[in-house]
Amino acid sequence: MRAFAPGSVTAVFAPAETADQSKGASVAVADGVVADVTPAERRHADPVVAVGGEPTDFEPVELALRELDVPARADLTAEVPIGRGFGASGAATLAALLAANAEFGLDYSREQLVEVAHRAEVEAGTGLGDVFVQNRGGLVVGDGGDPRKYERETPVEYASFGPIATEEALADDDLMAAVAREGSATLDALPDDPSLARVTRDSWAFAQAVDLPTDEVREAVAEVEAAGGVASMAMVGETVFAVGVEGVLPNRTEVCPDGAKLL
Ligand SMILES: Nc1ncnc2c1ncn2[C@@H]1O[C@H](COP(=O)(O)OP(=O)(O)O)[C@@H](O)[C@H]1O
Ligand SMILES: CC(C)(COP(=O)(O)O)[C@@H](O)C(=O)O
Repeated sequence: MRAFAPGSVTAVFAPAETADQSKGASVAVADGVVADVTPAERRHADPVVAVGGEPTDFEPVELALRELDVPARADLTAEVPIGRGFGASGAATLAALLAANAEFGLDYSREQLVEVAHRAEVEAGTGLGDVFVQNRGGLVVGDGGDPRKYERETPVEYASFGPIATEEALADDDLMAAVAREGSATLDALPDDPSLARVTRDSWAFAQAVDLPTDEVREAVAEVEAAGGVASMAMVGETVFAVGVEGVLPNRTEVCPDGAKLL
C-alpha cells in the first residue's frame, strides 16, 4: 500500500508550553515523501526502512512502525532532500503509518496515526509540529491555541545547500533559548490571515535574529530579493525558500492544499 505526505517548510517556530509541542508558522508543499509499505520478510524482527531502495536507519519511521507492531517494510521515495528542513522525517513517518494501517488492515483512526507519528518524531528528536501541518496541508499557524489553517495557492521556489540535523538543533540550549524568545515575538506580531509573503518576510528576520543563516543562505535570499521576491531559511536546514519569483531558485513546487493521503 502506498501513501503520500507533503513536505513542510517551517518559517517560524518556538517551543510551546509543553516540551513535546511547538507553535509556529509552517506551510505544506507538494514535494513530499511516498511510502510503499509491504510485509517484511520473516527473518526481520524489526521494521525495515529503505530510502531509494537502500535499507537505512530512519529512527522516527522505525519507532512509529514498531508501535503499530506489524512486520512492515517501508520503501520511501523522497522528492525533497532529507535532513534539510523540509520535514522529510515527519512526512516519511506519517506516510509510512497511513500505508501500514491500510496494508495490514489495522483500525487506527487518522487522529491516532498522527499522534503516533508525532510521538515518534519527538522521541527521535526529529520534529515537533511538522506532522500536524502535513496532516492538514496549507499554511498552518499555531500560536498556542488551536492551529489555524489557511488555503494558499502559491508557488514556492527553493534551494538547498546542506543539512542541519534537527536532533542537534533541538538539543542546543543556547539556540533554543533564542528560538523561544524570537519565535514567540515573531508569531505574536503576525496578523490574522497572513499572506505567505508576510510570513516569509518575518521568518527571515527571525532566522537572522537566531543567527542560523550561512553565507550561501544569505546570498540566495539576497538574489531573490533583488528579483523582487521574498525569501527565508527553512527551519531547520541550510535551505532557502522563496515566494514571488519565477526561475530564481533551482527547484519549484507549490503549497499543498491537502494533507497526507493514501495513493
Ligand atoms: N539520506 C538521509 N539523509 C539524512 N537523514 C537521513 C537519511 N536517511 C535517513 N535519515 C534519517 O532521517 C532523519 C532526518 O531527520 P531531520 O533532520 O528531522 O530531517 P528533516 O529536516 O528532513 O525532517 C534522521 O532520523 C536520519 O537518521
Ligand atoms: C523545526 C522543527 C522542529 C523540525 O524541523 P525539520 O524536521 O528540520 O523540518 C519544526 O518544523 C517542527 O517539527 O515543529
